[in-house]
Amino acid sequence: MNRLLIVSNRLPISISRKNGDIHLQRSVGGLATGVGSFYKSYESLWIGWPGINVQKKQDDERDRIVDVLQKEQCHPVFLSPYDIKHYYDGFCNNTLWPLLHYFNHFAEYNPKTWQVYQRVNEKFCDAVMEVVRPDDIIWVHDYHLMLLPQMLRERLPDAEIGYFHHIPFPSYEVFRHLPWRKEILSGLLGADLIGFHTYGYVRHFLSSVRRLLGYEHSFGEVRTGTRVVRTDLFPMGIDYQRFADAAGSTPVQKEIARIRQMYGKRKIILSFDRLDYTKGIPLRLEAFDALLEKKPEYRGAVSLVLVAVPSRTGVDSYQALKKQIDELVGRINGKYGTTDWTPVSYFYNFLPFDTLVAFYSAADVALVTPLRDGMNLMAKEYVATRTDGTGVLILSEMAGAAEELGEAIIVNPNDQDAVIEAIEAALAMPEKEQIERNRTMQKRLMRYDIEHWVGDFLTRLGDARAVQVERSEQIITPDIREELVADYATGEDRLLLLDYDGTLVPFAAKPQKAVPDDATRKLLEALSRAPGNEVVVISGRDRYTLDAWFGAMDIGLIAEHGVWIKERSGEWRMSEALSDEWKAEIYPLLELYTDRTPGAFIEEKDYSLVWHYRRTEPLLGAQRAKDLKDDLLHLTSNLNVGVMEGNKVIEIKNNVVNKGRAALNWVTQRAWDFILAIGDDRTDEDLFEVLPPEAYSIKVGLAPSRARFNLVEQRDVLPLLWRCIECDRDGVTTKKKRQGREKSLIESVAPG
Ligand SMILES: O=P(O)(O)OC[C@H]1O[C@H](O[C@H]2O[C@H](CO)[C@@H](O)[C@H](O)[C@H]2O)[C@H](O)[C@@H](O)[C@@H]1O
Ligand SMILES: O=c1ccn([C@@H]2O[C@H](COP(=O)(O)OP(=O)(O)O)[C@@H](O)[C@H]2O)c(=O)[nH]1
Repeated sequence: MNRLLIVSNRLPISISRKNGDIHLQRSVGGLATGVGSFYKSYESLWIGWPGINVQKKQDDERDRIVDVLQKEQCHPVFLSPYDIKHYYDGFCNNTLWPLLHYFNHFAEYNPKTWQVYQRVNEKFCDAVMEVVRPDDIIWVHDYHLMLLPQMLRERLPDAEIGYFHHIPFPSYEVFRHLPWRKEILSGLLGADLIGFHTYGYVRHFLSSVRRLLGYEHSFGEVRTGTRVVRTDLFPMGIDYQRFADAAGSTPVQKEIARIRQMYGKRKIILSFDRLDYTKGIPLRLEAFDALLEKKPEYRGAVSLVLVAVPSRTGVDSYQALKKQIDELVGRINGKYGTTDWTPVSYFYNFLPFDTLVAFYSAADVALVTPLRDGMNLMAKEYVATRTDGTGVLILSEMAGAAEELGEAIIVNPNDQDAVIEAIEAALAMPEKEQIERNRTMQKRLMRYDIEHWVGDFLTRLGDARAVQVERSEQIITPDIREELVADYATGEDRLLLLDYDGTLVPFAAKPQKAVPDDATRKLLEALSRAPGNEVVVISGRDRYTLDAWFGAMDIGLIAEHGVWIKERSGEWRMSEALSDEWKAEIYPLLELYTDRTPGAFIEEKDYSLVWHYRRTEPLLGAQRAKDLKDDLLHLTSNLNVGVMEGNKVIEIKNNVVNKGRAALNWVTQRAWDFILAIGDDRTDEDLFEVLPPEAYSIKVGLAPSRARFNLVEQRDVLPLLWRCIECDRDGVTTKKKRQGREKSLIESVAPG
């Protein structure tokens, strides 16, 4: 495998100063511990913040840190106190973190922190550029770096870039609060693959992309117009064996014995998290308080071991939470505590690995009730350490982990009665049942462990890149473009079949707004005047509109997707004898759908009806279009009409006509020595199908097509056609053309 570059805000190793020397320690948090447990088994380099402030002037110290970290396969990004204040404490943890965890009332929208967030993302981008080698796989992690994938894409267009989002992605209704929501989404779409912990987060992300950026998706694949980006769920696993093995090790066993001795026969309920308002610690304490209040028999019989790990202490809301927890613990202990029993044993500390495993192993019950949590690895770690199968996990349904750990007691953390009931059920659960539940979860966690998770993500990332490459193989390269232009210039009988909407002009919210601008008119005039050219605009528009726009030009026209044909200086004629009687039967159904779908409208043409939904709420429009199609299929089963899906339209028209059949009227006229057809949607596929194999057929956009080539965007169409015109006028090509003609003349008269 190629080298892996991992990029995250925090390195798995944090640096601090101790007695004037540099001290290394493992970082806290699921990302650092989870990803941190595997990266050294790969040829990899981890780029991130080492957790220490080193002044720019302190070059020596910086160099020392770089050296020390290099041995750990890490590369530092130094952040100043200003960056930490506005980027980390500010935009990351005072805007994105609360908003994405549905704490939108905590979220601050400050243009200054947003500015610093952008700048720090650029700093990370520069750091990657310093070390990146060709063929490196780049894996960006988490909400601190949501702009980075696109920044990297701009500098490394062909790189394999993945992004994993470790925290929830909320519903569009929440995400839309963010003033910079579009920038954030566009930043992520620079990746080839975007991973989330749960299907819910994937759905929410896709829905925001569709609503805010207007990009459609199918089967988790987003088409941005220029790229295809895959999304998928990858529930993060843990280093299962490490936890299971540690539980049986001598130092941990000693530690377990010490803890058990401290609590005697009392049952231990473990509450263990980073001190974060998303973890629901105060509600948990209140539930414990209520349990002791309502059921005095538990007093003296259970102890709540509350471990809160210091986190983001520079952010006000975290400081306020610390105070609240201190007070709550004091209140409960004051209320029920006795000389030989403290209801809540409170530790405000980071625990080293062995102590952490000992606490998991010693606890009879783990009470994990976050209000929102991307995954929650600690719930999984608790289950992994229970090697004898005993122990009960109470898990909040709001944690990503709940989707995989269904055998735990699942609770709504806001429902105090349910939490109390869960605690009672856990304390009373027979050992046999505990073992059954844990064994099932253990099997699952053992299978999809951290190694599997990484392997799975990287394999899918490779696939996503391959799709990207495959789709871009048909994109017109500069060489093909020049070949096309040269063939145009040497051609004497040239047929140009050009679709209108989405090809010659971009889409507008209202179809009547998409009128041809000056540039399009000038181009069509220039093309139509060039000797040897036959230009045909092929459109789904009605003939009156096309006449108004192009009637005065010396070009052919096809209207209503092939119903009407007008040759140069000719009159409109129908391509086939058609009936429009069916319209009366279908119109009421379209009206019904229009009334129920704000923003939708009906367009009536001579021999077709179109239901437009571009201006509707995207999900509603797509759903209604699907339902309408089903209804139409029933209604039209004995009418000679077909239902066709275009770009945000459902079109009902006579079955016999299409753009391809109409275009044959020109294609078969003579032996053209150059044919060019350009179109962007489903209806143009019929056109591409009737062309001879040597014709240049071009699809605008990256969707799969029968066309030979793709142009990435609509705005690439006009420059390509202008280039043809210019080269035709240009002496060099004209000379080539003359030489070509002379050569064929010589060949035709030469004997033999
Ligand atoms: O780096 P910090 O600001 O100290 O915060 C610690 C980490 O917290 C978050 O962890 C998340 O990732 C876990 C693994 O995927 C997941 O289980 C948990 O639910 C998340 O909250 C954060 O996403 C990390 O970036 C932080 O490093
Ligand atoms: O004192 C501590 C507390 C936590 N952790 C680790 O920090 C991670 C916390 O991850 P989780 O997904 O549960 O939540 P996060 O803190 O990332 O939101 C887990 O792997 C723990 O093993 C640790 O090593 N020592």
